[in-house]
Amino acid sequence: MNRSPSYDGLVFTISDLAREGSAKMSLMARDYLNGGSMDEQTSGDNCSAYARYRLRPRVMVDVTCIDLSTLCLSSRVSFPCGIAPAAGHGLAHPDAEEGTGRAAAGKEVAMCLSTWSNSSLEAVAASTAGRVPLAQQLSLVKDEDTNLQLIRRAEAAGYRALFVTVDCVYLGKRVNEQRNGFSYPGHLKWGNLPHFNPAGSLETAVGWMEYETKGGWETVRWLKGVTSMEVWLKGILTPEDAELAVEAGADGLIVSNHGGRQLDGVPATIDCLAAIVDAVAGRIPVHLDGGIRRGSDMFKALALGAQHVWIGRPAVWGLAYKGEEGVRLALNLLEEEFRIVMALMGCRRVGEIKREHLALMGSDGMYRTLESTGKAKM
Ligand SMILES: Cc1cc2nc3c(=O)[nH]c(=O)nc-3n(C[C@H](O)[C@H](O)[C@H](O)COP(=O)(O)O)c2cc1C
Ligand SMILES: CC(C)CC(=O)C(=O)O
Repeated sequence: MNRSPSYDGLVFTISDLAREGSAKMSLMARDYLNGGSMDEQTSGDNCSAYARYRLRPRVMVDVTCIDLSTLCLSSRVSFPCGIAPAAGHGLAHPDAEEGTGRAAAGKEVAMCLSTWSNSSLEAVAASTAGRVPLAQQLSLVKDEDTNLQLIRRAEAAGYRALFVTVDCVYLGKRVNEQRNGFSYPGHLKWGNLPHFNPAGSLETAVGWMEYETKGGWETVRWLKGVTSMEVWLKGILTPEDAELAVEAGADGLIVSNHGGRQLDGVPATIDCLAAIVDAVAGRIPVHLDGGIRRGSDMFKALALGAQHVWIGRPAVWGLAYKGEEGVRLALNLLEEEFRIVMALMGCRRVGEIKREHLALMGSDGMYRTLESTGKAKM
């Protein structure tokens, strides 16, 4: 049976939410939150790539009972879509990440908080009242004490995992931000880094960041040694790096290109996924973010082997549109669409979604199952 979200007459899809949420933001905030880097090839492809994969439904299956729930960070969540870390929710709404946290708790989905959030990690943990698994995104900054303090605070507040971002050693060239002279409004704070002042360009923030790239994969081993939280890597795009991440002891991977905001020209995340899943071969969980705008996009990512997906911009659009209620609307829309796709695909549980449920368009315009294109072995 379909369970419809309470439509408000204006927003029926995430694309409607993008339009309505964006209309509520200043040009500077909108361009920052919505934009990608350089020519925005990757941020556009992240979304359009899903259409290259088509669905192969199985019929005559009894789908009267469908269970969308799954595990994320060892906890049961209502459906396999969580909220990705995005800096500066305060640009979208005064409730900032606490509004997002309340919506995540209400919907029983996982949330990952950005290092560069406006609400503090403690306030976000309180907003979810321990009802959902939380991860803390970690941007390693120059100062080791700052990193350690953030890790200790996240542990104390009950966060389960660190999502260490590995694709942001330099800030991608974001032309909109340069054109608009983007800077954080003075009234917003970095909730997790109270001694840093957010006012100023993003380059200033990244200047503090200056990742410990010289540590390379040893950084993962170091983090594993200093925290009891799981250590996940966010921003893996190749099977080679996936293999190194497993060898270094990572507890999980997020196939991500930072929403196309970092290196423009990398493939859509959905196109990178199968090869990484095959390389990891079940040793650790693989998740995906980037361009998820429909329940069918979620289904396709799960069919290619992701166990769970994350949304960045759709949550921010929801927050800009109506605060907590808007984020809940974003999640309701995706949940409703995912349920319909599951039913029409003949899947009763998330575990029944398989690669055989997809076909890929070849250069001759014909659709073939993934095995016959070799895509699964990319
Ligand atoms: C406004 C904005 C800020 C972001 N800030 C961060 C961040 O602080 N740390 C991080 O690891 N990723 C950050 N991301 C990337 C997201 O975590 C995620 O990878 C991306 O948004 C997924 O793509 P989607 O927006 O198409 O869902 C940000 C994304 C956006 C849109
Ligand atoms: C402060 C920034 C580095 C946050 C970020 O990751 C982004 O804007 O994509």
